[in-house]
Amino acid sequence: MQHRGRFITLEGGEGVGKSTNLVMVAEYLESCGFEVVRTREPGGTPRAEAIRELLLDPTSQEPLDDDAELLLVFAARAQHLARVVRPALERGAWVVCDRFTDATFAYQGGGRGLDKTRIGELEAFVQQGLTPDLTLLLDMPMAVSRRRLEGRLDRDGGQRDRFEQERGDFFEAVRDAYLERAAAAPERVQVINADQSLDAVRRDLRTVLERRLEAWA
Ligand SMILES: Nc1ncnc2c1ncn2[C@@H]1O[C@H](COP(=O)(O)OP(=O)(O)OP(=O)(O)O)[C@@H](O)[C@H]1O
Ligand SMILES: Cc1cn([C@H]2C[C@H](O)[C@@H](COP(=O)(O)O)O2)c(=O)[nH]c1=O
Repeated sequence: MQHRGRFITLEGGEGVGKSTNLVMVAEYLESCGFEVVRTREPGGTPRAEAIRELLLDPTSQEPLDDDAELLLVFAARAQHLARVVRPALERGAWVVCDRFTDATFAYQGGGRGLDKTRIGELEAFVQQGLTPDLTLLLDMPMAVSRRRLEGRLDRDGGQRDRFEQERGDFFEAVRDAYLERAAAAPERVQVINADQSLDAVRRDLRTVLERRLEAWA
């Protein structure tokens, strides 16, 4: 079904500033008069958040099989799309989502090395043609984003989740896969240099949003 709202996703590796900037993106769109639904993946509904717990839990002694991980990601996505994203878009709201299927291509495809054709098949099955209208990809060298993440973990006293415990080469592969996605869909995926001050990142995001709103008007 054709929807009336717009679907915007924020993407990037760990600690690049997605959550920080999602607030600004949502507030800017609200200031333009749109109803905005802020959400995230994996998660966004109680059951999808329960799947997120399974995916991120670093304490289980039982290793999670890579295919099981992929299917859990898409199970959470199916629930999130059915309960939150599609209803919002159909009533004309704008959905701003912290991560979506580009993350699956980056983490399960790039990081884990799973077959991207198979990921594309699951994408087609679960999404039935629904894709983001705009993706803001925050990109920066992995070493810098890791330092930011460590700063946040030190301040929050948080424990690294199952993905955050991965090694450097996993995150290099994630970044490469994200950039590959951007190169394949340059109109949808706008790459933002995240390795600059928060003010500069916000300025760049705002420029992209203003241009896109003009084009969609
Ligand atoms: N441009 C910036 N310059 C300096 N620090 C920043 C910048 N953007 C975000 N930060 C800080 O970096 C840390 C990580 O940011 P944030 O939590 O928004 O990243 P994230 O991409 O959502 O991380 P995750 O992938 O873990 O969800 C936070 O402490 C945040 O305050
Ligand atoms: C959507 C999605 C997410 N992931 C991973 C990426 C992150 O490490 C975690 C989510 O935590 P964050 O707070 O957003 O950083 O999940 C993934 O591997 N595949 C996906 O499709």
